[in-house]
Amino acid sequence: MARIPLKQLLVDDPKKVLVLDGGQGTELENRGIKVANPVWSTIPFISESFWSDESSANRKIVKEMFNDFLAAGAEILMTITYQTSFKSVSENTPIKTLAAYDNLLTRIVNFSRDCIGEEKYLIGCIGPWGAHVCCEFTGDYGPNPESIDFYQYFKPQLDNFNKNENLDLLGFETIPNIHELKAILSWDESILSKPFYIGLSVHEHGVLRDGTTMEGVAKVIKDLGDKINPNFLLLGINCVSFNQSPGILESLHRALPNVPLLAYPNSGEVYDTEKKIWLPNSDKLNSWDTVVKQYIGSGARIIGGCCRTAPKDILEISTAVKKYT
Ligand code: MET
Ligand SMILES: [Zn+2]
Repeated sequence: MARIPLKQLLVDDPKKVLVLDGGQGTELENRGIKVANPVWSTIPFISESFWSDESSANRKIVKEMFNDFLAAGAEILMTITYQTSFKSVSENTPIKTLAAYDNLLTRIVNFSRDCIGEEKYLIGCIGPWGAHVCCEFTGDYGPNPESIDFYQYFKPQLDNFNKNENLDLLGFETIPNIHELKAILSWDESILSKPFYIGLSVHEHGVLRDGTTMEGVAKVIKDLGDKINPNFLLLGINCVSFNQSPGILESLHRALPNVPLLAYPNSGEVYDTEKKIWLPNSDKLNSWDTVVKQYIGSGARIIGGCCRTAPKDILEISTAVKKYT
């Protein structure tokens, strides 16, 4: 394998900060793919023509998106599998069996590896339980979140991703609820046998979407002590407010000074839920340059963008990463 294992890279090269890619779902939308459906950005991969027809328009769009993120300086990129849980796929597409689902995931991962080449790192992207019921930005997991069987929900995706050598890291993204965080962190190496990270969905006031403070998040990790899965590599925040994100990451760093962090906020635009459009953020307080500088000061080892960030954002991020490392 051309790549140094990520776990080793983080230890051997303590100053290294990896540039992540940007918001793939929204970027596919920018490029003309209609993603408004229950499996969101998974949609291009569901049609058989994506796989059988090398000249399919969607296939070209996905390839070009990866190329543009690479050209902008991304060193670690994600599979487009945020809303690709077995539950979401089997309830909303013609793919109904575990075998067909397994085939879908393997095809997506291997295609993504082909797009990015052997030198770059590939993350198997896993959206939260809340993504299939659209509550990753409220954290409202109903009256009994402690009784949700998170393991059952994630298992088919994990079983596939654990086995695929093309993936370097698994990424649980936009986790808004403390019970889900606890569940993921309770799984040992037999369930999570690859390095993984957890990206938290954090309110702009600096608490997890369900109201848990960053100290409360830190306590879960501290309480696990050395019982924690050794594959747990990084904790961080994603799809959070651009303006508030440096302060939020700093509070996570204060609570967990020895945990490597990652940050990939959204673009700073604001989603108007009534008009269903993104509005420019007129009080954009920061530039990527200042945000990245602060992230690095707070222990970030992977930095990129989430929803509505495009290759031009990744270029600004990679320029700033070079400047500050
Ligand atoms: N990695 C995902 C994407 O951009 C993150 C979505 S956050 C709602 O496709
Ligand atoms: Zn996002």
